[in-house]
Amino acid sequence: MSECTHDCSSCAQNCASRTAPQDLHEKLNDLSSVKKVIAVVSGKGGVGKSLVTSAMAVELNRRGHKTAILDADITGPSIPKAFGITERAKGNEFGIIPETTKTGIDIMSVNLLLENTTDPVVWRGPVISGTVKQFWSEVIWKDVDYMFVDMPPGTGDVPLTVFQSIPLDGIIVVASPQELVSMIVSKAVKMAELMNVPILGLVENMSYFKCPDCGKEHKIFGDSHIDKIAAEYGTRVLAKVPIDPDLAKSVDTGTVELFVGDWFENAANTIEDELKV
Ligand SMILES: Nc1ncnc2c1ncn2[C@@H]1O[C@H](COP(=O)(O)OP(=O)(O)OP(=O)(O)O)[C@@H](O)[C@H]1O
Repeated sequence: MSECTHDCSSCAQNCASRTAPQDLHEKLNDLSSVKKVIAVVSGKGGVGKSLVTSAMAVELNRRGHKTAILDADITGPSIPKAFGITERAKGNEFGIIPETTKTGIDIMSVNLLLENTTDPVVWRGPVISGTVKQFWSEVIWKDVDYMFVDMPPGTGDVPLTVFQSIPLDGIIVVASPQELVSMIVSKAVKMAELMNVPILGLVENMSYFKCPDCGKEHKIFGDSHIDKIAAEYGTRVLAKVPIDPDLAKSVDTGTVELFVGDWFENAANTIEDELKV
């Protein structure tokens, strides 16, 4: 038998090395320090995953924690836009330097590397997951308390590779009321179990619309089932976020750090309690 290279993909031997559980996590840059990593996932695109990721980083930053966002949504990167960042990331001999927002949140996204941010990223799965791995291992993440990872939507191959390569401490699932929430939560829970990462809870986005004139709440996308589903899967509801034109405007105009609202307070409390830094 030839000498073991520990690369099971090119070897047919059924030895102890193959059957032992393998740690596929990428190594962090030597100059980085990240205490807790939270992935934000959704069943499909457009349900507000980036908005929730941004708002959570802002909320915990407001509480005095150093926060960061790794934008792993390579084909739909919306984090730099939410924070109004247009500069390109720079690097030195030790690694890539993330861009820092006005209030001090560190960010890395493929949009900070593209020549033209409106260019589509038409990359195949392995290139996408390779980029995310580099965002973890080659970026210098300095003294981060909480890092939020804006995951690629869905539970397919790319999010799975991201799950495997970054050591996650918890997962937040974002869904909207009109989705097949039960199925999405079920898939996310199974994926989390497979990876041995706890689900911190569910966020229902676009939950209702509060009429600015009469104050009445309207369920635009129908009744919510999120409480029942959370109970069914033994998890909790972290937030019910309304459809809010001001919130949308803050994300779409690069001023998410200025958003006003208490919708993310409970979620931030839970993170502070569950993942102490
Ligand atoms: N609660 C909300 N109220 C109003 N607008 C919202 C809300 N949540 C999200 N939006 C708007 O919906 C759009 C999609 O949101 P966002 O980019 O956060 O979704 P996403 O799930 O990250 O999508 P993708 O996976 O395609 O990046 C944005 O223009 C955002 O401003």
